[in-house]
Amino acid sequence: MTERAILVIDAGTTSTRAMLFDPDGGCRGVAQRDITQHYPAPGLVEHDAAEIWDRTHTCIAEMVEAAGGANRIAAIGITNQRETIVFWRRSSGEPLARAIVWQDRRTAAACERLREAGVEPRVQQATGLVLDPYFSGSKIGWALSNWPEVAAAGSDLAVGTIESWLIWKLAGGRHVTDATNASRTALMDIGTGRWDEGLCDLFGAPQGALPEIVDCAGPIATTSLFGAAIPITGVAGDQQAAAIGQACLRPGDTKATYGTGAFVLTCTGSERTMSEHRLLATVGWQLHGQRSYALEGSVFVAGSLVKWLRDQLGFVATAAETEALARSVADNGGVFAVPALAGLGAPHWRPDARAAITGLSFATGRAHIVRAALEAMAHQTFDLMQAFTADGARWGTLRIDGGMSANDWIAQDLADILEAPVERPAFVETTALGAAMLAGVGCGLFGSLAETASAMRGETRRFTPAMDAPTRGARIAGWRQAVGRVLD
Ligand SMILES: Nc1ncnc2c1ncn2[C@@H]1O[C@H](COP(=O)(O)OP(=O)(O)O)[C@@H](O)[C@H]1O
Ligand SMILES: O=P(O)(O)OC[C@H](O)CO
Repeated sequence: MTERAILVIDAGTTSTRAMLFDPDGGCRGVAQRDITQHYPAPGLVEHDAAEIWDRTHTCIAEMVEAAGGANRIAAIGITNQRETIVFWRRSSGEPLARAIVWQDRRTAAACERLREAGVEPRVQQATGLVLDPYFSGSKIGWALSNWPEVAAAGSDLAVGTIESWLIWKLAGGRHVTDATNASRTALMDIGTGRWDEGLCDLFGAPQGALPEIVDCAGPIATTSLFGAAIPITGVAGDQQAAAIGQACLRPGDTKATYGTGAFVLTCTGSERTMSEHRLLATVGWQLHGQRSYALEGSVFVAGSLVKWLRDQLGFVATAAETEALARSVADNGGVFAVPALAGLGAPHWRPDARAAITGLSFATGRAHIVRAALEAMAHQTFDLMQAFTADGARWGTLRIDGGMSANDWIAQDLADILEAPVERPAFVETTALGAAMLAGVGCGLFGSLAETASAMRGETRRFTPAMDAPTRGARIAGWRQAVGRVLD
């Protein structure tokens, strides 16, 4: 019989999964279900929290069976889409409203009013974040002001991000969040690791409805829903988990995950930094009450652009087809895509910005537009690299992962435009691997994150820069002009 497995729950934006890992990092099985995206109006994105729980539960049950029963599972690790916020009743454990998703822009005006009132420096100082509808705090305030069921719940109201909701359901009413997820709410002081009363008041988020903030590894909760008790011993937001899965454990280590959005994190160590260039300071992980920090650049549209080309425009039948199309033309034919379909994130932070495809002519074909869309990944990452460098966080090798990183053309284009080596692990599900690593530390299978990284991480492939300087220069100049138009 094989060793006991680690079960990982990866509750992402578009799908939820359960995966089984062996202690050597081998992935033994995956169960996956899609999550319905609700778009009630332009700029609004909602999820059904009951659906997230039901589908996650189904995936877990499948993997418990595949493992040979709950007693064949040593521990559970949870990782999740961050910032998305759930409202439920403590008494019944039922959602009170739809979950407001991280991509939702409904609080743009409220954030703008707070900026005009001059409170952004206060928010940034305490939370490391900027004032943007992306983060949970303003979404909580909005729900309390606009959804009567939520406001009327009073002391029966529980609020939490997705991992908090799942732990509540798994562990029969345990209301906790880990420090990485809490650091994305704009309500936690990342220096102290505690909820900040002033910020809760500022955003209209009732502190009594919030979960207890705990470490990312350790005896976090226990579930007894699958036949025998299984401890939940690792929890982190998906981007922090990916950084751990990529072994970004020392200051300067950097990863970029290309999924629905693109998220770059550089480990900055135990000293919290403040960005001077509109990047985010965030908690990388918290162990034994000690926090390690990261600098983050969040890009809202990455793989979702390819999905849009596929589903809305019908340009490709599959996401993978974009690679052959990009290779089928010598260059972008003067076309640039600025994928501000959900506003622009770091380093611009313009929720009002709208997307553009520039440089179209009668010579433009479908392949040029697809190529321009893929090139936008390197362009957006280049903007981030400049902001990180200006903040003193120089990237060495960029470690990439996420569904979109499977595209070799994108990986090479990143190396070319960044003029830096890009490394991709053979196993690109680093988010899940990072949660497995945390759970492995939390259940005592490993003594430290460094130890689990050497035990669980596999092979990598390297892409080195090969583009000539004039071509690269023209690409960067073309992008600057296109993004400038969108910002104007
Ligand atoms: N070969 C590919 N080339 C380009 N884009 C891809 C490719 N494979 C997947 N994608 C894009 O990557 C995204 C899926 O990545 P994934 O990491 O699963 O996303 P998430 O975790 O955010 O749901 C989709 O938006 C898809 O369009
Ligand atoms: O679901 P993903 O992988 O696109 O990640 C979403 C991020 O956590 C949002 O901050």
